[in-house]
Amino acid sequence: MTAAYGRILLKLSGEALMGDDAYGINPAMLASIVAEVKSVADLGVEIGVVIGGGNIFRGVAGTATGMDRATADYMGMLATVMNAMALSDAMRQAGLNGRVQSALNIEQVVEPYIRGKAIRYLEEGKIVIFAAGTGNPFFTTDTAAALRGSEIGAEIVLKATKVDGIYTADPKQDPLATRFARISFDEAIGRDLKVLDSTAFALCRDQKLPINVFSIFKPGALKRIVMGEDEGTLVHV
Ligand SMILES: Nc1ncnc2c1ncn2[C@@H]1O[C@H](COP(=O)(O)OP(=O)(O)O)[C@@H](O)[C@H]1O
Ligand SMILES: O=c1ccn([C@@H]2O[C@H](COP(=O)(O)OP(=O)(O)O)[C@@H](O)[C@H]2O)c(=O)[nH]1
Repeated sequence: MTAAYGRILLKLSGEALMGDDAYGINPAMLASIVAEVKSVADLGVEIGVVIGGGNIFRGVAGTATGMDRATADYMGMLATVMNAMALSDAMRQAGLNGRVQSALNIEQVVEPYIRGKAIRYLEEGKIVIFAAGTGNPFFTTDTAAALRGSEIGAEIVLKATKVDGIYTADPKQDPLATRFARISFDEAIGRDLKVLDSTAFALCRDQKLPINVFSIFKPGALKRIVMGEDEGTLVHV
């Protein structure tokens, strides 16, 4: 079995880590995500991961209480560092070699993001977890996934989320929404489909970096995409 991609960037939503809990990190969910990642790592695919923070803190939620947006966003970025550390530890327990690199310097805790070093780790078969998003407020971890994916020369960005693809409308709001198997960047941006933010879409489009949106709750979905099978929604140039 050979994989369709040699190097991928996996975006894991923070909320995926909650499982059925109301917030935080659910250990069983974390272990099942790591098992999915391992099934792909075992194929020899090089994996970069960008992890979200929405299970702990979301910048926009902070501003609802009157907090300054940039301050709230920095808190959101710190939340992603906690998730990254939990993920890397769960990888260690599963026998995988994970390395966390943070876009914000917290040297006593995790390594800083250094592109060349990240690429070296990938070549060595280590899984690099990119924490703290882009390091800038007013961005999201989806945009961080597009950015890091471009920087490391990933062949595809895989967005693992709560829905099993991109729909004509938010399927959580509209039960009649139908799923696209494939959609072009121009159409996804033109229809203002909210599953990814527009900055992330635009960056991937400019870099000709395809995106596949799939459900993190569907066992085997990640591996199927990596094997080149039809799963979720492929956003193409
Ligand atoms: N057109 C659409 N197709 C699919 N999902 C959509 C769409 N519009 C909005 N969504 C919503 O987007 C959510 C995923 O985006 P987001 O909340 O940013 O996830 P994540 O936390 O995984 O980054 C889905 O749970 C879904 O409810
Ligand atoms: O480059 C970034 C990435 C993230 N964030 C902040 O971190 C929070 C958590 O990230 P995100 O919402 O993307 O996580 P997810 O939806 O994947 O759980 C965001 O709400 C932002 O407040 C940010 O300011 N800049």
